[in-house]
Amino acid sequence: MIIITGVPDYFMLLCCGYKVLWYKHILFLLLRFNKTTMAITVKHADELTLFLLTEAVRRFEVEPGYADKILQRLFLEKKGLNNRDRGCVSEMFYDLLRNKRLLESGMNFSGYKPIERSYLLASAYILWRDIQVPKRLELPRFNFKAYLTRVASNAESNPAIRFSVPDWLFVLGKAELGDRWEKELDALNSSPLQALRANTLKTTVDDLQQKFADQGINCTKATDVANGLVMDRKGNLFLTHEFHEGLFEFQDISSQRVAELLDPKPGMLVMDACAGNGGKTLHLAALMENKGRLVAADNLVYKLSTMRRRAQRAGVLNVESVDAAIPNAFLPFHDLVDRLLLDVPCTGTGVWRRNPEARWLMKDTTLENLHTQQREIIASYSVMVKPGGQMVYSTCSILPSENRLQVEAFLAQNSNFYLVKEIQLFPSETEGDGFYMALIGRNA
Ligand SMILES: C[S@@+](CC[C@H](N)C(=O)[O-])C[C@H]1O[C@@H](n2cnc3c(N)ncnc32)[C@H](O)[C@@H]1O
Repeated sequence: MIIITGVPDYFMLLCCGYKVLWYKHILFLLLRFNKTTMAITVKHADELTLFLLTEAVRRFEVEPGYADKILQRLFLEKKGLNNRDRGCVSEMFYDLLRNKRLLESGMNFSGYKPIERSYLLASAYILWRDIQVPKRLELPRFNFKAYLTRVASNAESNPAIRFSVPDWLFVLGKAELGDRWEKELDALNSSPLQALRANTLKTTVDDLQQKFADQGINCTKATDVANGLVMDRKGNLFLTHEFHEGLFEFQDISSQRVAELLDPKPGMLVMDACAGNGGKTLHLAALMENKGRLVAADNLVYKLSTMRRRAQRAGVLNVESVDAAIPNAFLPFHDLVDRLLLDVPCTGTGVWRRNPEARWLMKDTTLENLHTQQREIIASYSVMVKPGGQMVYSTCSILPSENRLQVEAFLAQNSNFYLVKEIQLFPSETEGDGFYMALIGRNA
């Protein structure tokens, strides 16, 4: 049933002449540009933010990809946006992606062009969330009450629609987690907290909290980790002096527990074998107080460049990088590493709050490929742990097949290793992301 009965003039303007509209907005934005660093919880949207939301949705539909990259490119192209607009569009886009299937379930898009579909979806989202728009802004005229009834009834009859995930993924999670799956999906569909880690190479968590408080930015000390702060409200802290000086890193609270569990000491030889952009590498360096040798490896060297840039800002002096794709790159480290971190590639099911698009990017073959990668990584890198040394295997997944079952399989085949401690953090039970980490020791 087609429920849209009209397409407003503004929509035609979006399709045909949005550049004109855009230049008008640039002028408008230049006039009201301000330096506010804290963002908002969206209650109001205007022409510009609805236009940007529509465009972000369109780009995602045309070429599904990472939400942050889509927004980054969009914001780069549409110069002159202020933090409030960026924050507002980001929040709406992420929230829409979290509820995409549910929102679409009440609509019939047949006969509409991609840009029209995106506009309709963005408008339905605005109405569904009861976000206020200026009276002058015409949203599509459709029977919203009937739409909501359809959405509610679809949600009631199909939990995969209710939690906005593909059917196959709902079935997979149910098989792995049983009744817990729905509870976790519910938690994963909420908005994440903004957390950071005070960089103890340059400051203390108390000093950083005070510096923020002096600027009217309020945050609370995290309870489960030593140096975490949870912001009272989301904001663009990239613009702060403290960020430029490397006094903190954006890092989820659960993620901060990984390096703490590995517990590297100053002077040790420590390896972060799947370092990526270095989120946990920098934490390891801070725990090592810049003393000892820290080796960061990844098979994608561009990520290591980002890691090095971040390390410089954070005042990390003891990190060296290794291209994991080079054959025999790790031979010199066999049996020598005191502490090894294996933060392996995974489905990221624990971080769907932060990356809501992941559920739409996964394929039914993804999990199987990841299992193989995880098995190979743990088997090939564990040989570097020295006798008496320790390693942490971690994922940001909540699926046992990527976590406990991988560790059990490894231990069953390697009697010289033993499980010291295992932590599974579920999104429904923590203030941070869903994470798994196992501390594994090698016999002396
Ligand atoms: C979960 S991410 C790591 C995130 C990172 N530790 C952080 O905290 O930001 C997994 C990383 O493993 C890398 N990777 C995949 N296979 C690898 C391999 N065989 N050796 C080393 N790194 C690998 C991927 O490129 C990816 O950057």
